[in-house]
Amino acid sequence: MMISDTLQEQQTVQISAHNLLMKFNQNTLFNVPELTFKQGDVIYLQGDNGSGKSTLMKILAGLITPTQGQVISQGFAPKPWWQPDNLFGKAVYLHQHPYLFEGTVKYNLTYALSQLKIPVSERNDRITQAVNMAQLGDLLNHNASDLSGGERQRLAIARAWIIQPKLLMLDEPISNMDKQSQRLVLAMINQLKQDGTGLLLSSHQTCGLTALCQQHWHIKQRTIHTSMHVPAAETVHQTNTTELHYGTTD
Ligand SMILES: Nc1ncnc2c1ncn2[C@@H]1O[C@H](COP(=O)(O)OP(=O)(O)OP(=O)(O)O)[C@@H](O)[C@H]1O
Repeated sequence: MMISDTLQEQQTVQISAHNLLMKFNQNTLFNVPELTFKQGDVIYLQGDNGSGKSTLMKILAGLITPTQGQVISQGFAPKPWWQPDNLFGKAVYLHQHPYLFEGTVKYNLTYALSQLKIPVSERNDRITQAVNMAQLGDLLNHNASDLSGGERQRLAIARAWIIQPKLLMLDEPISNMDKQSQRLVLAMINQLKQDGTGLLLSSHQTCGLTALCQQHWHIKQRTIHTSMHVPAAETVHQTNTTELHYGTTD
């Protein structure tokens, strides 16, 4: 497998895969000729448990190498000469049980932004907005390791929103969450969509996420079927997208 990057600034960024084959121990997980994930896409990635959703996201994030095929990034700014310019870090992958830094919720939010060169006032505005959106205000001084699963996920998505990745992959972002946390996370995802972030959202079943998506990738029969038609949510509590916008989470 060869990973190469075509680096030209000011383009729409994208990650594309060609002739992708993924096997574990001789078992083919999926085999797909072409896939493209680009800025502005909002893709619902569906598949049964064990079909390979997380594996596909990790491949597109440069975290694992496929058995065969090429994964190519385009449009990203060139890295300085001393940093390896590979796929890693271009499309951000957020695990269902996200990694958080040791320290407080506030530290997790501010550390992400301290790595970016933006004015302090803008930095503070962004943190305030993220805290409000994720309703983390009462938890700012709590240790991140003490948070519940839903709170951790809210913090991880708020942190991702702060650093504004161009491509973001969220693995089962609302599973095992109560309705209030689901509503907050869906509102944050909707905000990322409004900001033009490319989103790849996995779920093994249709749910409130479906209402946000414009494309459908379905892993079945060891391939990935792509379509512009997104299946309607199965649940009776189908989420109305107008309720998802930041600020309407009561
Ligand atoms: N490193 C690995 N070595 C061997 N098998 C693996 C490895 N990683 C994943 N698998 C297997 O590949 C299959 C797909 O796993 P993956 O986590 O990508 O599925 P998924 O669609 O995300 O599942 P779920 O909906 O349950 O989260 C599973 O059968 C898993 O056991």
